[in-house]
Parts: sequence; structure tokens; C-alpha cells
Amino acid sequence: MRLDVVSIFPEYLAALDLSLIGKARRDGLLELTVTDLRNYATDRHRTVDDTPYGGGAGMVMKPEPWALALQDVLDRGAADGHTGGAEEPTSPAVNQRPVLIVPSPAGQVFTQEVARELSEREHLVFACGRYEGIDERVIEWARESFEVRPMSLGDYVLNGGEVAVLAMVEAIGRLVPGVIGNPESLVEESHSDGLLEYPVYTKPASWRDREIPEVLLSGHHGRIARWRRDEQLRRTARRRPDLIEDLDPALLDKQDRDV
Ligand SMILES: Nc1nc2cc(Br)ccc2s1
Repeated sequence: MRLDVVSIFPEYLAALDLSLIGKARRDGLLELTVTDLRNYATDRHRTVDDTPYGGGAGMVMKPEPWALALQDVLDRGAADGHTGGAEEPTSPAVNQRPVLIVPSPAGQVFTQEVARELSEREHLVFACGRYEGIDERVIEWARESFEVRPMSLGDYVLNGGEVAVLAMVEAIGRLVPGVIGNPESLVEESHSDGLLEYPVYTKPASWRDREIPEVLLSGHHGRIARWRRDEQLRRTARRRPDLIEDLDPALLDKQDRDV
């Protein structure tokens, strides 16, 4: 998978050199490039923002630097055979257009399901807005060459898209085969089956007069699995009843209904 991030604060993305994502980049599983938008400014002051038409507080990101930066990202991707536009017909995966993900409080909510969908795409491009946002004509222009996905992490406002991109790249990147050493650990985590994860414990069995649930010491795998599923349902009903409402009933077995 190829990932491109365009930002006026490229150093914000340095965290993507660390840990599992950093190792996946070094192992060639993820190809990630961070591009400084200011390199595409068209004046000697490297200006990337200006006052909003119609008035109002704050500044808006100018369209031309964005179009030049995103076109360069497209050209580099096509040159490396990562995106559609190849002359000869290739596999559908390669022919998919790159996805332009624009972090925005006005975007679709980013979920584990969206992360999984995006982890199967060939080329993801993240546009980090700042100020009051990016001139809307950039989004319209980009639709000619990208699948454009405005994306929100939740109902709160950041100062820019970089923090959201860090979260999304981690959530997406860890789902790419080979990035997580043991794929089993992806199976029983929160949201993988529509429910929150069960509580976990490790040694010592008794800690500051607090014991662990006895069933976990029983060695009875069936009872342990049942306890864990019950805890998932209880925790989800308590903390995220909205997830229970959305749950596909087919995912609930008879015993689930008795919890
Ligand atoms: N929740 C979010 N807030 C923001 C603010 C800006 Br400015 C750019 C992107 C995002 S995503």
C-alpha cells in the first residue's frame, strides 16, 4: 500500500517513523511519503492561505498550492504503477483510483469498518487542512482523479488534520497483512465483531487485594469464551448502547440474547 500525506507541518507526521508503522515502512509493507504543501506555494513568501470570500474570521487554504501538490502526488503514484491511468489493462486493484482522504469535522465518521475498507485500497492520499479549511474548489477539482472522502474522527474540532491522519494511518496500516506480527490479535479487539472488547488481566492473580475473575483460572475454554462474550455484551450495553442497536442480530447467538 502507498500512502501520501500533504501538510504544512510535515514534522507532525514524524511519529509514523516509529513502532509498527515505522517497521512496516522499513519492511516495504507500507510506502509512506510526507509532502510539504509550502513547496508548492507560487510566491516567494510561500503563502498557502488567504482571507475568506464573504468575510468571517480566520484564513482559508489557497487552491493552487493544493492542486499542484496533489497533481505531483498523482504523477509520482502513476510513475510507480500504484494508481489507475496505467496504459495497459492491469488488475482491478491497481486500476482503482487513489482515495483522497480529507480530515474534516464535516466528514463521514471514521470507524473500524472504514479502516478495514481503506486498508484494502492501493493508494491513499491524506490532505491535512489547517486554518478554516481548504478552498472547496480543490475538493471539486480532485474528484476528477481521486475518490474523495471527507473523514471525521468524531464530533470535536482540532487545529488541523495532522492528528487525525496519525490516528487513521495507524488504524488502517495495522490492518495491512504482515504489519501486525500475529493477525490473531486483530480478531478479538474492540469493534472487530461490532462489540467492545472484554476486560483483560495478567499476573499476579491477586494484586492489592483485588482478585481476577475465577473463570479465567478454570482452564475451561468454553466457559472462558462464554464469560468473555458476556463481558463484551455487558460493557457494550453499558458504554455504547448505540452499537447494540446497530448490531446485526445474526451476530448474536441464543445465549447472547439471555445476557
Ligand atoms: N475533527 C477535526 N477537526 C479538524 C480541523 C481542521 Br482545521 C482540519 C481537519 C480537522 S478534523
